[in-house]
Amino acid sequence: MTQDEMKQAVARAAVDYARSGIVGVGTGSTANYFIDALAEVKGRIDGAVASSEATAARLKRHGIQVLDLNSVGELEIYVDGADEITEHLAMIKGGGGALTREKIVAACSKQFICIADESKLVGVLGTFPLPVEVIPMARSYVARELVKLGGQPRLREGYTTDNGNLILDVHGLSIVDPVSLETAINLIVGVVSNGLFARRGADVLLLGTESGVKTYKR
Ligand SMILES: O=C(CO)[C@H](O)[C@H](O)COP(=O)(O)O
Repeated sequence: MTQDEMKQAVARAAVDYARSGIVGVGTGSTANYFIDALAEVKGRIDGAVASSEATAARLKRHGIQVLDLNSVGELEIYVDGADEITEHLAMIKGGGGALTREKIVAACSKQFICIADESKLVGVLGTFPLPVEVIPMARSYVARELVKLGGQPRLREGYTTDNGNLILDVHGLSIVDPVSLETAINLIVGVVSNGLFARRGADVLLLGTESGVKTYKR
């Protein structure tokens, strides 16, 4: 089975969790497969909240109504991919740059359903560079502070987030205590958010493997 086939399999499995109401939808290639699968059952949901402009555009192309997060209450589920995830369901996200909106929609959802192919499952987070969204004028200061935390930040060249900010991708971190690091990075002035989803990790992981979809629960 190819990586794309595994992504499609977990995307289809996640649709079973979207039974009614408004669905929070993530960003990336796996989330895109979820949107395509969700479109087939769009009659049973009331719409979606998108974690990026790209996701909103894809939902709309499929005729799924996109709602403003401020006009809806708590969502039942949020479905999104990950760049790395542990068996404890802590994640690195933000490879697609949408980490802040992803974190906001996830925070507003009762259940975070992570969909990923097996290449994303790791023992320790940090091989994938950790994305940090930064207010532009704080870029150099935040980079210096991230070096003090043991990382090597690199500016994502030519990239601006949907919120008009920059991304520093932090290399060289071996993240043994993701909750503490997530908190420490958030405390740096000028950081909007970082791609560690540890304080609020996933509740369910649907992992695509050669032998089918495996389910992990918190
Ligand atoms: O966090 C993300 C975007 O900001 C994505 O969920 C993450 O990058 C995984 O992407 P893909 O499903 O394409 O592998």
